[in-house]
Amino acid sequence: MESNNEGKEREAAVSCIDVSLTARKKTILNKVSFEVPKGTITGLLGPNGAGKSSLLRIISSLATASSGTVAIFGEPAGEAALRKLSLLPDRGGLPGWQTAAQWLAFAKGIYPDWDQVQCEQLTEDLKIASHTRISSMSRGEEARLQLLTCLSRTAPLVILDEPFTGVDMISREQIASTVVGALADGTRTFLIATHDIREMELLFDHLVMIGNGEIKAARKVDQLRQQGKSVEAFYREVFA
Ligand SMILES: Nc1ncnc2c1ncn2[C@@H]1O[C@H](COP(=O)(O)OP(=O)(O)OP(=O)(O)O)[C@@H](O)[C@H]1O
Repeated sequence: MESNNEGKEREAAVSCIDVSLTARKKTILNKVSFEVPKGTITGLLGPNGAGKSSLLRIISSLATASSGTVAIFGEPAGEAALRKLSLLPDRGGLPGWQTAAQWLAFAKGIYPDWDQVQCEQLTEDLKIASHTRISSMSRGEEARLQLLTCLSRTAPLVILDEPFTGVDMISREQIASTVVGALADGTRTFLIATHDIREMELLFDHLVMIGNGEIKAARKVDQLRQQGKSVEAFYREVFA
């Protein structure tokens, strides 16, 4: 019994084994294997077209791999695992005809793990204009609302696909440090695909590098720092 519990403690939040994806005869992911350790903020980094969004869609069960397996907290990905993860997709359509407040009231109704206190706090932190219609928001404002929706849930795994698209530089830094930092107390796991390495550098504690649909490297950030390397320097080393 005790050893089972110990096993659960060590369980990865996400585990991918030999995940491949082929679409229209093109190999998008080629035998991708990696783990996202529980309680970490893991960065999924790689150039445009590397396969990050495709991989996150498979992990989130929005797409099916051609072969390979994905486990979420030790259970096969799929419908049952959906309640354990909160996803911010790369191209998400929020209902443009609603105001932010109307959308958030709707989201509260559909997500059983909605945390209204957190939602109200984040509405303030992310400076969401509750009475603005979504269709009249700027790209950055809509991105903040999407982030708010995702982070107002208490799911133990948060998957963010390019959360800062369209968000200005100062706001990116503020959001990265205050919001994600405050929520990442080690009880939740974050898997974040982003090109904003500088803003996220201090938050990441684990990295997975993907290029051309293949895993190029996986490292603990502590390990890099001990070698005197920044995340940015390591990224250049892998991809330049
Ligand atoms: N349904 C599809 N059919 C064919 N090719 C696809 C399909 N979906 C994605 N691709 C291709 O797969 C590759 C990986 O795309 P993906 O969006 O996963 O990359 P990414 O790493 O998220 O890129 P970016 O950083 O630009 O967002 C790209 O070359 C893309 O054109």
